[in-house]
Amino acid sequence: MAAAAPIFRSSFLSSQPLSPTPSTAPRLTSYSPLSIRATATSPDPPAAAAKHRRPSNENIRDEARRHTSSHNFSAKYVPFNDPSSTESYSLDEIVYRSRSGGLLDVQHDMDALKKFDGEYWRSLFDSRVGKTTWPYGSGVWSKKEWVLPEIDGDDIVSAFEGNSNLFWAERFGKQFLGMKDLWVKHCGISHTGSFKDLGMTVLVSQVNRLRKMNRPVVGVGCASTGDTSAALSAYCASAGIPSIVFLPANRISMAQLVQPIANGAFVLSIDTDFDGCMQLIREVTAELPIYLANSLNSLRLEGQKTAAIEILQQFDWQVPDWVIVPGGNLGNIYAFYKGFQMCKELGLVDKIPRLVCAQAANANPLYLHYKSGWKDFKAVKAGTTFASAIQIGDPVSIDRAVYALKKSNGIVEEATEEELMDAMAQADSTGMFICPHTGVALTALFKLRNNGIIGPNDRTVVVSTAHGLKFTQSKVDYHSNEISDMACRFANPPTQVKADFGSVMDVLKKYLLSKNSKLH
Ligand SMILES: Cc1ncc(COP(=O)(O)O)c(C=O)c1O
Ligand SMILES: N[C@@H](CCOP(=O)(O)O)C(=O)O
Repeated sequence: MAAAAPIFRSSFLSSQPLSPTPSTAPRLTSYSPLSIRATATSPDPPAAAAKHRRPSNENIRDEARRHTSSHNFSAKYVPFNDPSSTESYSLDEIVYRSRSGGLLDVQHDMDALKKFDGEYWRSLFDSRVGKTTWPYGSGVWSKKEWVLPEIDGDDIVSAFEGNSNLFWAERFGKQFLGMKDLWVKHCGISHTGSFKDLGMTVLVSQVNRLRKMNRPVVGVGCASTGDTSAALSAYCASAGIPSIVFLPANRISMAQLVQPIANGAFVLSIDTDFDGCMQLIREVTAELPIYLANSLNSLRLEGQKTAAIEILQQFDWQVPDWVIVPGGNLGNIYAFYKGFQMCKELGLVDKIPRLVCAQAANANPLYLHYKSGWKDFKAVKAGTTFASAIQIGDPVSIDRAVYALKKSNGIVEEATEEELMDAMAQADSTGMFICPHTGVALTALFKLRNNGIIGPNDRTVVVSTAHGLKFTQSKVDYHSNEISDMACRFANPPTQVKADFGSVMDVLKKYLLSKNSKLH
């Protein structure tokens, strides 16, 4: 055992401020590097702690280089959900599909990871939260051994993404749903304002490595409804790698459009929908040395799965009952499943939550498939939806999503335009500022609460996938009552008032009276 164990050098560990305190010290086993850590990191007096500060002529990457660790963890591409297959590829190969044309999955050497018990992994991950140590200050790279174990820290491109807020939606839960334990995992509070950063740091880091290995990658490209393109262009710009984005013309928000433009991407605005752009980028990346950055590329999901691990970590490794995720191209629902399942398999938790995937009714191929009892899948022509980032009719990860939902006893729900916009307005009225996709997820929650499937005391997490500030036009339309065939029940339009004291007093008194009938 001892020979196979990873060796985190004691000098590195002693530079890590978070050592296990006696009360929380993990179980020490003969093979565990924590036995080194426990000795090497016993509380230092302040003067000794200062001794470990990095020299002023060194940056955090240099510092990490001095502290490299050796281990036996590895990962490779294998055909998705085909345990009998012997086909596999190194992550350093440029491959997106299996020989039969199916999806790929990143498979970790679970036997190597299992040499360490759940307590070890929990303590290791917990010890890295909130630090500025390269690259572990990132919520994604704090789980590096489970993400891209073999990449050199030098090749990593990171904005210290992840570690996103998981907050208690107290008033919304109580007022609208009669729930006590409702939480929102706000993946939109992130570098480029969506969960895509989690996957993109991994993909662009691997591209950085490939380019250093002189692999033929001139640029990185994606089709996008606005968030993947924002993340891709930001991470590529940070690494000095050209990025190319295919956007469906007039179908993404202005805030999303300006992101890749500002980051110097080559932006193609194409007169088709997302599915058309996706088809084109697949054809183009088969011909040109452009690396494909959509979630068809399973590397992305390795980063995105860390949001699930983070949820467990934030609940101190207690498992919520439900996790609700809005779905479009359907990579994320599988990423969540994979993160939860790895935590179970490696002994960090003993079960996984039930997953709910929520779709816009105007772009609902997964919902229709679910309702048909998972009979043959049919792509749809996606209609316009305020949840524009999930306006997708032919999701590339349909097989992954079905797998995740079946394995998690999951449910698929849908939201009409009116439902999702009302849910968004209701959430905003309790102090949130969510995106319409999160409105789709909240609609699913309303429906599952109303039919009693989700109980009042069920611990439930709604995944908020993007920042509301990217989608202000939809809120402006709603609150201006400017949406045809929509009652906009929760609209809160501004009151026009003349610039004189009397008029202002009149409207204010009327308002205050409506809020407090005791004021006469
Ligand atoms: C804001 C937002 N929410 C949800 C999704 C859906 O994620 P997925 O495509 O992985 O299903 C996307 C992208 O598709 C998105 O940009
Ligand atoms: N919402 C996505 C759609 C593409 O999804 P991906 O995860 O396959 O890149 C976007 O923002 O482009």
